[in-house]
Amino acid sequence: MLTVYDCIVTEHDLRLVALAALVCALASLTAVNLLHHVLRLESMSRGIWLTVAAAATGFGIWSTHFIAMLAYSPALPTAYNIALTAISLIAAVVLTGLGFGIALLPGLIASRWIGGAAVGGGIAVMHYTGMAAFEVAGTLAWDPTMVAASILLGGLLGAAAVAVALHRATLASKIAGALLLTLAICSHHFTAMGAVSVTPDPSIALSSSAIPAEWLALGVAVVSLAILLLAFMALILDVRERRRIGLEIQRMRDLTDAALEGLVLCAGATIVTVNQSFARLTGLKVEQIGGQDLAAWLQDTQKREMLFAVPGQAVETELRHGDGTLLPVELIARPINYKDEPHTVIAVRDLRDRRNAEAQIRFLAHHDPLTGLGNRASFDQRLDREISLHGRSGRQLALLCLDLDGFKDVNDLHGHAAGDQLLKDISKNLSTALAEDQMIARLGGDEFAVIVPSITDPAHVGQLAETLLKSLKSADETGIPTNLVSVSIGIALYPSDAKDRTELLSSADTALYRAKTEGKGTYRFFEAAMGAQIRERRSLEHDLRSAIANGELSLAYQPQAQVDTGEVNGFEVLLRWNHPTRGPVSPSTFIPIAEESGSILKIGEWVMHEACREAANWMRPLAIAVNVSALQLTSDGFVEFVRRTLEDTGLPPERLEIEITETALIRDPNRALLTLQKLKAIGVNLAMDDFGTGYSSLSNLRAFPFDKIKIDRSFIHEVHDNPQAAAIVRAVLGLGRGLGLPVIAEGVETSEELSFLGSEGCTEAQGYLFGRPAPIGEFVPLLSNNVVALPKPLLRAVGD
Ligand SMILES: Nc1nc2c(ncn2[C@@H]2O[C@H](COP(=O)(O)O[C@H]3[C@@H](O)[C@H](n4cnc5c(=O)[nH]c(N)nc54)O[C@@H]3COP(=O)(O)O)[C@@H](O)[C@H]2O)c(=O)[nH]1
Repeated sequence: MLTVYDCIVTEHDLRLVALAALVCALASLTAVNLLHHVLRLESMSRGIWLTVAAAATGFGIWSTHFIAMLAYSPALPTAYNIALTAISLIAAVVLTGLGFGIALLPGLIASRWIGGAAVGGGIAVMHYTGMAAFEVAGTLAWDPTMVAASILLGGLLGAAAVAVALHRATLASKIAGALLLTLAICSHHFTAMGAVSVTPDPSIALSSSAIPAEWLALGVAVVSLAILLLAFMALILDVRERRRIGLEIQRMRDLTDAALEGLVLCAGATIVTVNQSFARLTGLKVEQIGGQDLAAWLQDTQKREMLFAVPGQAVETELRHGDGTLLPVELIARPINYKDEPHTVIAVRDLRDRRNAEAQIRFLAHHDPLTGLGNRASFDQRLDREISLHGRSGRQLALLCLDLDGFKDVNDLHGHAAGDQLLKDISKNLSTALAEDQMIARLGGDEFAVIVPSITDPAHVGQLAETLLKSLKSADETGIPTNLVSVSIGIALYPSDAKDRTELLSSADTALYRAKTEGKGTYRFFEAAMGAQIRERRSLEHDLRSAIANGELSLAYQPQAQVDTGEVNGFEVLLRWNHPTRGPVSPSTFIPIAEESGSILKIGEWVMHEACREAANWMRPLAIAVNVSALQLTSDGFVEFVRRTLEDTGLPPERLEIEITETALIRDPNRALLTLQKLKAIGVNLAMDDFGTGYSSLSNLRAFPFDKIKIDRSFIHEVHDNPQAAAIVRAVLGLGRGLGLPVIAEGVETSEELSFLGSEGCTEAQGYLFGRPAPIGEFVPLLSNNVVALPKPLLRAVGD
């Protein structure tokens, strides 16, 4: 060691030694950078850049050697053999190239160390060939130990230099590798120079072909310049590479930030970085999360272990949000190499939407999507459960079947959106009226059902039904008139009314049917007798559908006459049904069924058409009064149908009188008014039927464009027995006079009733006294001549 130190300090020009070390370091750094460039290349251009790297290193070793030789001053004349000097340069380039080639060989164990040792060998070959080129006026003596030490140093440090330089692509690794290579070259050189001693011998002459040391300086300068050029090239490559890596990292970051999934890069259990999506999931900024322990966000230790234990396997767990709440997430971990270090990247998928969708699907399986109430499936399940529980306990349960009355009209008149809103409001109000243990479900359309699981007294169920009926009255947030919709309720009890679910439903349904037919907006308990009645009703409903086609319907005509003269003004048309097996069925029985089932629309059209056709053929222009139900009045295209019928049959509009009950107006007053106004516009007359039985509202008489009032027959019967009935008849007649509307009394059966009406100023009447409803053939004389409908003596009695 001391010999080497002495050699450097005493035998060398230290400035040139420093220059040699600088050139050596520059060449080493260039070589390491170029080697890394080679590593990144495809095999095609690898050879070229490997040669450039070998040249940079070989030139560096050579220049270092010869600058150091210039620094060496044995105080004797020196020169250099041209051929050997050139060979030393070639040897340096070829052997370092060979060493680098070995170091980059894939699949060779310890290739970098072996390659590095070969580079060390190249340093030694260059040095000793260079020394062989050294001519001096003296003899050289070599210390074999120092020679061996120099070769060993060059080999070992060269191996370490290449291994360290190629270990990682980091700056530190590159600098460490370059320093070791510099050390390998310099330590080898100066140890080898320490091994040599020169004994002056004036007899030895320098060969004439040898290059003088000054010339060598020129050669060294040229080679050093080449190294500088290569270094500059390597620097450009390095800068470009760094920029490329920077861009690549930015692109990767942009890409990961664009990903919907959260991404977490971990070194062990420590978070290195995360993407924006993950930061969003935690509610923090990206830079706040880096450096933290993964356990801070994924608190379930077992799930964390599972995640790392099986890469690629999805693990569902919870992620802690910055505010402490837990989010359901799915994690998948994969090992990756980041900055030459093994890392783990964890993909984090937010499961909230999926969980919500799953919850939604579960909800929809058991609930009605519009109202949020239980659906039929959950209702059936609950009812079965309650029935099985009650079978054992012996207590009673109640089932209430609810059906909205007039809901179809809401949809028709106000649109389906309003219908939907109404259903939601009604559902809310019905639910609010129930106790916690009771269940309401929407079974479909406008049908609902309520289970009352435990009852001690059926009267309580009646009270509940009342509450439900009342709750509906507040369901008018949609702006739909409250009187347009009501609810009918059928109640059945288990086990008294049924032995199982199906029968219980059927019993409640039967009771519901009864509630609907007995006025709607009410409730009925199931009674055993109801079943037969309802079957009967359904059978009629069924037969009625084919009654027109089967020719079972016919029209009866009843005269309407002047009270004072008995002269016939016209006829009221009354429908008759001759059932093939039952015989004549009363209109009071089948008309409500036809209205309930909707078949009144077709039947009503048939009546109107037949009546107009018939009346159009009469010789005298008598009026024809046709009853029109509420459903017909509010049906689409009714006015157009009437206009077309008049046109088709040729009946002048003023001869047609349409009779409408007050209740038909009340269902939807606005629509009814519009229809009546249109009917009036085409010239049809309008009569308010059954006045006195319904609302008997003066405002209705004023609001709607009626031409006539018909006093209901129930008052006429009683005018002599019931002073109140007589007072009502008088009042209606007074009302008619006040409003300028003629009044017709119906159901006049006796001459006394007729006298009373005459004395009270009633001008027109209808009833058995004038003629029972009968086929038009029976009234032929009335149709052709100006014949009165009453015998003369009777009329005289009226006159008296
Ligand atoms: N929408 C339609 N409704 C119709 C049609 N045809 C009849 N009806 C309605 O059915 C109800 C019962 O009718 P009906 O059994 O025919 O009874 C009518 C007359 O027969 C009866 N009447 C007439 N005079 C007397 C009498 O002196 N005494 C007595 N006890 N009954 C008598 O009154 C009924 C006529 O009523 P009104 O229509 O109110 O004038 C009935 O409500 C009919 O409206 C139809 O085609 N469409």
